Amino acid sequence: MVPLTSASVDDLNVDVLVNYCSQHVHGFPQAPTHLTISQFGHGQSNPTYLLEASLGGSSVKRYVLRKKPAGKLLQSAHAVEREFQVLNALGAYTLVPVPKVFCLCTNSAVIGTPFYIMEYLEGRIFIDPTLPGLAPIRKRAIYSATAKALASLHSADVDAIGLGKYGRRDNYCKRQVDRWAKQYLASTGEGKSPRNPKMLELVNWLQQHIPSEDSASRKASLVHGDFRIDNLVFHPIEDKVIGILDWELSTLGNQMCDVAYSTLHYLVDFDLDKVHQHKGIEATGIPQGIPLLSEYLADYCSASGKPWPLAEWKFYVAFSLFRGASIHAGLHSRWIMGNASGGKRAQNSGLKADAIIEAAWSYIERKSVLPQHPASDRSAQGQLEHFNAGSINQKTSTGGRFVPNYKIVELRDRLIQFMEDYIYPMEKEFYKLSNTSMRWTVHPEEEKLKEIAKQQGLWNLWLPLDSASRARKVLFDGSNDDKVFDQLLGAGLSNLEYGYLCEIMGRSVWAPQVFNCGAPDTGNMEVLLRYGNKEQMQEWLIPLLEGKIRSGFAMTEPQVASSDATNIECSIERQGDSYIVNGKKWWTSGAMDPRCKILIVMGKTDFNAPKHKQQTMILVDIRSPGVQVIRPLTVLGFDDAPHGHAEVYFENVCVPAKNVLLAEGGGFEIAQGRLGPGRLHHCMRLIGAAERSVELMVLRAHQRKAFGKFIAQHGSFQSDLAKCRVELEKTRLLVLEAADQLDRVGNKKARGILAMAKVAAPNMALMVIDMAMQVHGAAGLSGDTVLSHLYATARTLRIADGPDEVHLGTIAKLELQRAAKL
Ligand SMILES: Cc1cc2nc3c(=O)[nH]c(=O)nc-3n(C[C@H](O)[C@H](O)[C@H](O)COP(=O)(O)OP(=O)(O)OC[C@H]3O[C@@H](n4cnc5c(N)ncnc54)[C@H](O)[C@@H]3O)c2cc1C
Repeated sequence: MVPLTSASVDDLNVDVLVNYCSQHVHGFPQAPTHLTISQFGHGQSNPTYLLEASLGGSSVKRYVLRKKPAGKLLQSAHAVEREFQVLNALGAYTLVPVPKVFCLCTNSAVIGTPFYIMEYLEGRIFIDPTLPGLAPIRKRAIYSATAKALASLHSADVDAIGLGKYGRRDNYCKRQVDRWAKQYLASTGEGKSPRNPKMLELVNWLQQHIPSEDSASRKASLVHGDFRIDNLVFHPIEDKVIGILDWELSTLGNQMCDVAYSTLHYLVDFDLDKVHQHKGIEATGIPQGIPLLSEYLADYCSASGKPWPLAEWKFYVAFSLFRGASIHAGLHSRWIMGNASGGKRAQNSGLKADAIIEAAWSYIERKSVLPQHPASDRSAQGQLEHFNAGSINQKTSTGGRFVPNYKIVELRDRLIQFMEDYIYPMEKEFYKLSNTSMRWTVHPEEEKLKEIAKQQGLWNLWLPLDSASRARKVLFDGSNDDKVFDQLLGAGLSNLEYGYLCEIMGRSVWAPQVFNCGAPDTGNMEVLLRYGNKEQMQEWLIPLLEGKIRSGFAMTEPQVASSDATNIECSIERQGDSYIVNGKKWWTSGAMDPRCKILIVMGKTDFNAPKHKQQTMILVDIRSPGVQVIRPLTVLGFDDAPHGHAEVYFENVCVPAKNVLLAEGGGFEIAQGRLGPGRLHHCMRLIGAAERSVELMVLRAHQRKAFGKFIAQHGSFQSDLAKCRVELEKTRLLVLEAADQLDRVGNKKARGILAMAKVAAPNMALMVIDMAMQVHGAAGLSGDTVLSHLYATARTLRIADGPDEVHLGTIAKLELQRAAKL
């Protein structure tokens, strides 16, 4: 008799089993001295055992036995015969990673139920999908390998490998919805798990939204049915899948259900031990290294060659959640009736079922669930290359000089999603209000969007790390652990890092302020961060960082050429504890906004001091007596309500002396500090505006026919489009280079490249937007597209923040200086 050293096995006759294995399992020891049998603990509905047969000494052979549970079973459930069939076919004829199967025993006399024996895979199984303990690079690789493994099993040609009749192919979702709905009804109600009416509504919604492709049997193929990371065995060292396990629910059908099911942990936490935590990693925070759901999906689509499931994805996720809820309700009922296989933890599955139903509805109610297209530059491969290049904080990699790091890619994806969910759908509404008599009021939705942006961590992203640490130092002597304040201080990004994000915001004129990243507020906050004292920060910076108030910057004057700030005539005269401000300003952007509370005014405190020491900046409360907002100005007809560009007069405005920034005569110094990053932000946004224009241009060219063919087919269009792309890419590189230099060598040394970017970006954007308008014909000049507004904004930037000529002058001066040194 073979000694059995460990087993939780009720009905295994070990000697019979050993005898059977010796005959049917290739390589099984003929006369083992010991057999250790231990049951795997993690979630098998078909009991699964590790068999360790020793031959004496240290030699041990390992196998896995999987059997039906004992007792009376539902007819279609626990079909180990089907598991064996699919594993056998995949193992023999495909490269899909599955454990090798040795034998199927349908004779219940051997160990009491049918069973099969397969290879034991030496490797890693990750129970927790957040992959604790792994480095970000490894996490990324594990998810990438998961997507590839799923794609590989989906590519199996079932007809060629003998699985053509493994299940019905058509109407998979329809049948599954009916099946799990019946199951839910059967397992809920009086004396069972409570029935949730929202589940019945969910069934209804699903029945009405079954994708049309579901009825096409030719598209159906192998479906795993329970594809999750914890059903995969990974190589002990390498990040690749060596075995896909647990095929109990496999059949033929609609494969997108597998894909959606494998992403559910992004939305729901299924862990029955976490009684009050139901939120998935999208809400609780995606650990560094783990891709966004859309990235994982993009990896899958790219590996499987499947189209991006933009239109149907919501259904597949909702369906998978519904199925999960039904399974959990069943588990709960079995617990109530005293026969749950999950033990005591199953008592929590009723709560989980309700949480999953909630999650399904909130997913259904999302405006959009995927980006329009899978971004190929966000693919796992690209990111892995980047990780492999070294530290994930490095800005460059072998993939190219300007490749955003993972943190930025993740933030950028969130921003893109936000733009698609909230900004583009609201643009028309914002324009509508700005064309009514209520134009100088704020659209209530804008404030709501600001709150959402804050919650999503997309707030004050412009704020550079060094400025944030100065604020902490000044306000809290560097010892702050105020979490709320910390959340206001952005994401600790460099100018270069912000560049990738600011570009996305520039795609809509309405976007920047929603993220508290709009001009002139960012420049004004930067002034307060760099030059403000504690009191000034507390009074003005904090509400600005919170987005509760807005601000203006009043330098330009109608009567003098303000591109040369030494011309400024506004006087700031000291009288006791106050200053008296007198002057006329115009183009004070933001001053029309009802939320605007503070103006940074540039004027002269000493008309006799050296040329660049005469100017001072002072904080003026816009509500001070003597401040008169005269009128809004328009840019090519756009007044940018409710933000506006105002003409503002200051007549004997009395301002407390403590409102001076830095010191008397410090105005020029501050202006230089303020303008570097701010100018670059404009450039970054212009890249985004140009990108959007190209998109619109291409869309239009594909929709409209002239002289017998689509505009896109005309050679002149193609040539113009190509020129736009060339200019766009050149300019983006220049802007990124300028941002990088600003980070590395500072404002002063980077002034040449900053000037180049400031000249190049608006001119490029104007050329591209102009081309997009041309392709749209008359519509391009109308208010029916965003192009005319983007154009007006881009045109502004050949003048605002310094006209082209001034920047060209700077570039030429530096060039001549360089030449002189040669
Ligand atoms: C939409 C918009 C928003 C603005 N927002 C603000 C704001 O919030 N706060 C604020 O203070 N200002 C703002 N401005 C004003 C802007 O900064 C000024 O218009 C700009 O500095 C130029 O000053 P100016 O208009 O007085 O032009 P001028 O100084 O009169 O210059 C006119 C032209 O002279 C030529 N020129 C100037 N210098 C040179 C040179 N060195 N070499 C050769 N030619 C030269 C250029 O062609 C230039 O365009 C805004 C402007 C616009 C259009």
